[in-house]
Amino acid sequence: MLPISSMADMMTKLSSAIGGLMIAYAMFQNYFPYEIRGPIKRYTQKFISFLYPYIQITFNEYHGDGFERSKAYAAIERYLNANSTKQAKRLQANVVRDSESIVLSMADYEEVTDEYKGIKLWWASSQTIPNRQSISFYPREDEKKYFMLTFHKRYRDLITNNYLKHVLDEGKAITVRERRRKLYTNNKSEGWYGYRRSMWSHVIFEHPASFDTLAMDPHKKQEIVDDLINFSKSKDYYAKIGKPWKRGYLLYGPPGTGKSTMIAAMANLLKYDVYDLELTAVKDNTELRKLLIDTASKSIIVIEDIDCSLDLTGQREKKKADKKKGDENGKKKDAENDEVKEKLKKLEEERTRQARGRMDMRIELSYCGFEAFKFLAKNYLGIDSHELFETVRQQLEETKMTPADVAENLMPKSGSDDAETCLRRLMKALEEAKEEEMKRKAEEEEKQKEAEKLAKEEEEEERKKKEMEDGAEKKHETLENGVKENGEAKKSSDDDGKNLENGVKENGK
Ligand SMILES: Nc1ncnc2c1ncn2[C@@H]1O[C@H](COP(=O)(O)OP(=O)(O)OP(=O)(O)O)[C@@H](O)[C@H]1O
Ligand SMILES: [Mg+2]
Repeated sequence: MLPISSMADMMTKLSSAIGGLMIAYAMFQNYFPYEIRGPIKRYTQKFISFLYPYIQITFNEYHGDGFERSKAYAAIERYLNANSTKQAKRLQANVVRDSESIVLSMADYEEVTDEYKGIKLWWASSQTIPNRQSISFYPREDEKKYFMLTFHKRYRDLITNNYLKHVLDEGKAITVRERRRKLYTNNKSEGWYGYRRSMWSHVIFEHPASFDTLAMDPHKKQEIVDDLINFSKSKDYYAKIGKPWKRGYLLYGPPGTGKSTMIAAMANLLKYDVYDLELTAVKDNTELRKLLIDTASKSIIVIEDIDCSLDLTGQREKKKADKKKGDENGKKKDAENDEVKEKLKKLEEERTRQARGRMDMRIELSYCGFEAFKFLAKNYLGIDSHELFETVRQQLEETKMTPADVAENLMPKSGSDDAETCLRRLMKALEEAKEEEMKRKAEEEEKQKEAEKLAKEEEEEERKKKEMEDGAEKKHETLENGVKENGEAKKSSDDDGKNLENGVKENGK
């Protein structure tokens, strides 16, 4: 096949020749009898298409008056960039907005070839420069870029039906694959307005976690992976049944058992962005709604520790309330605070209740069980079974150890470590963990006993104190009575005084 440039060359020559032919035909047809005009026309068409047996399709960067860049153009750009830039000699660097990375694409007027099922095709990039002399507001009006695809008309159906779809799909897939994903965290609402306003801040999300390295029961894992993939592909289905395209997963389990790791693995599997929603920074449901609306599609929204954030908000409000208390002493204010606190608590509870209620799948991540252990043994030591497995199984039943710790102990520490050495190390660690646990339990029991003893002693003391106080009160009462009696006695002596006074008066008289 000829390269496009020499082909184009040939075409120009040919078209002038064809032009000549057409004129000749137009002149001649008047002289031909009517019956043979049809066949002549047909043969001329055949002759022309024989000389130019190619079809050209143009893909404009912007279609019509649209301000939006054509998705097809973008996909083709990515496709050609991945498949054909090696051939192109002149490349152009573009910073793609959503990926924050540089993408090389073929420069204008470059051409590359592609092959599809043994068929050769030509792609050329070009642009039309308008000849009108006006100043345009939109720069793209001035340069209308486009890709042109040329292929033999014999493959018309295959190209239009299959190849183009293949290019667009592939291009989109590359876009998703190469997109650098982001980890967002919500800002406090004070930062939502004014200059540099944004509800979410982001960093580039780079987490190596994958389902391949996540230790858990392989069946459970497969179930989750299938569920995720099924969900990611069912956008149309959700639209059909009129449900919003979303799915809730509740991950729960003790610390360090892989909840965060699983979220990262999910994001990596689906190539989604992650929004880490800090509930404590959210004032009310309206704010929450605004935040959620401001998230992009194809993302994972993480609400961490829904129980904890409930507590935290409670604490935060308490702190605030305490502070306020200091500022303005007054029982009324305190009552108001309590009311606000109560309202906030209700709101928070409502939110967590909603979140919980909308979960489609509950996933428990827990301490390492035998299945997760087997997975790690296969991953780290390359073994499916071992005579020590049974002991490990029993130990794991008795001892709580996170998958991460099991992995740490199972990992060969030097080249000479064989499977048995590693398994024995794990068993020793499990043994130690069990002893530790028992010691901790014993200590706890001791503490508990100590506390109980202390409580009893305190109670006893309290009782004694009360008794003594009671005794003292009684004494006091009698004493008081005594005092009263004395008072009466005093009163009578006062009377005496009066009498005396009177007496004096009398005397004075
Ligand atoms: N099931 C697991 N498989 C592989 N690695 C794990 C697993 N669980 C935990 N880890 C490792 O342990 C570390 C802690 O795990 P992670 O942060 O995911 O725990 P978490 O459940 O989110 O804990 P927390 O409740 O404290 O947030 C990570 O570095 C992770 O690699
Ligand atoms: Mg975590």
